[in-house]
Amino acid sequence: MAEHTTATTRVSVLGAGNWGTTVAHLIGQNGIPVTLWGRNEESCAEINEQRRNSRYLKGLELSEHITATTELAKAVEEAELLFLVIPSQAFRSVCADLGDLVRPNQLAVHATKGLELGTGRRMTEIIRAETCLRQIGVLSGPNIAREMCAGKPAGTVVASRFPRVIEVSREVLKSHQLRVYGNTDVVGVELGGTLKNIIAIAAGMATQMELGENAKSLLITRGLSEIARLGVALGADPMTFSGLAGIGDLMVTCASPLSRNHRVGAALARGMSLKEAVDSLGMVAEGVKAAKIAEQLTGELGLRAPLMHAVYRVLYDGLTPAEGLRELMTGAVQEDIDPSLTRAAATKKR
Ligand SMILES: NC(=O)c1ccc[n+]([C@@H]2O[C@H](COP(=O)([O-])OP(=O)(O)OC[C@H]3O[C@@H](n4cnc5c(N)ncnc54)[C@H](O)[C@@H]3O)[C@@H](O)[C@H]2O)c1
Ligand SMILES: O=P(O)(O)OC[C@H](O)CO
Repeated sequence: MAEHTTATTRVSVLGAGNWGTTVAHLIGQNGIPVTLWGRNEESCAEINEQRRNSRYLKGLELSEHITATTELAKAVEEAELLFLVIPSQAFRSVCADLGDLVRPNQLAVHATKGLELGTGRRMTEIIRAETCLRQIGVLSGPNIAREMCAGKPAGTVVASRFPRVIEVSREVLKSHQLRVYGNTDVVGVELGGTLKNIIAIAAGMATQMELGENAKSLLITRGLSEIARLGVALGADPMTFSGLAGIGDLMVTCASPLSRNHRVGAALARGMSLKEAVDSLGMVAEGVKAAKIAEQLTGELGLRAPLMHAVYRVLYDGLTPAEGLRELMTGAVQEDIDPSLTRAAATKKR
């Protein structure tokens, strides 16, 4: 591949929802031409002609450097760097379509915060299984799309085993508005972004139930402990969860009413059914499926995860949020710092 400079890197973003559109906008704001692939003709025309994506980012103006298209081949063929921003349950089918279109020398970074239902696979595993792309990574962190598209400052993480993937992604994304940190722990960054969504659903319930800030802090801290315990059991570096893609992302999604997962939790605590809550949202809330996957994984691995289990029971087992809270407050109390995490951190240090 030719030597990259920011201005010459050819970038495409696949997925034109909240986050895909925002990622394209952030790159376009740097003066870099960027192709955005979406399925919806009308939405692509609106982006190209009016610089808006009113379904997902109402009232915000998009960069003039974005060209939206519904033709996947066109979006992929010229790109040196691809961002895949497709909801986790549709991710494999898009990767399968990419199979014949991509080349091994292209760089690919996904920004999806979920696991595949049924297989528990991470998105980097799906990219590897379905395509010839090998120089891959993940973009994750405390990144509420609407805030970032509106120009507010933020930090994010690109994780990859390939320094070039981190470097080129940072070059196209970084700006006075966005700090881009690197990490080599792909598993930890993928799992931090995925599992925090389950805890954010609980936080939405806590907000709606007016449980107060102490309860929110308890939730975030014990939630982080569960995320790290499951993450480490699946191969993550425990230290990753103290970074932006761990505690950073958990904090914003638990605090912000803009978080869709948070909103689903609040809707459930208002008495809506899960179907009503998801339908009224009209966007993806990855924690709904992630709770199911985490329930299965923690069961198989014999791990304690009472918070995630309570969210699962509220979503799928008919437990009310109030009953879930009662169960959590009366369950067995463990060590403040999980000894298995202390051991894992010490092993990594050696
Ligand atoms: N919105 C955020 O603030 C944010 C931030 C960071 C990460 N993420 C993650 O990014 C991913 C996408 O989230 P989003 O907010 O953009 O979702 P969204 O609900 O706003 O949009 C989803 C998009 O995916 C498209 N899509 C769905 N199925 C598809 C398919 N089979 N083929 C092609 N396109 C398909 C939809 O048409 C839509 O454009 C999620 O995993 C989410 O967790 C979101
Ligand atoms: O709106 P959510 O709940 O999908 O969260 C968006 C981002 O993941 C926050 O970092």
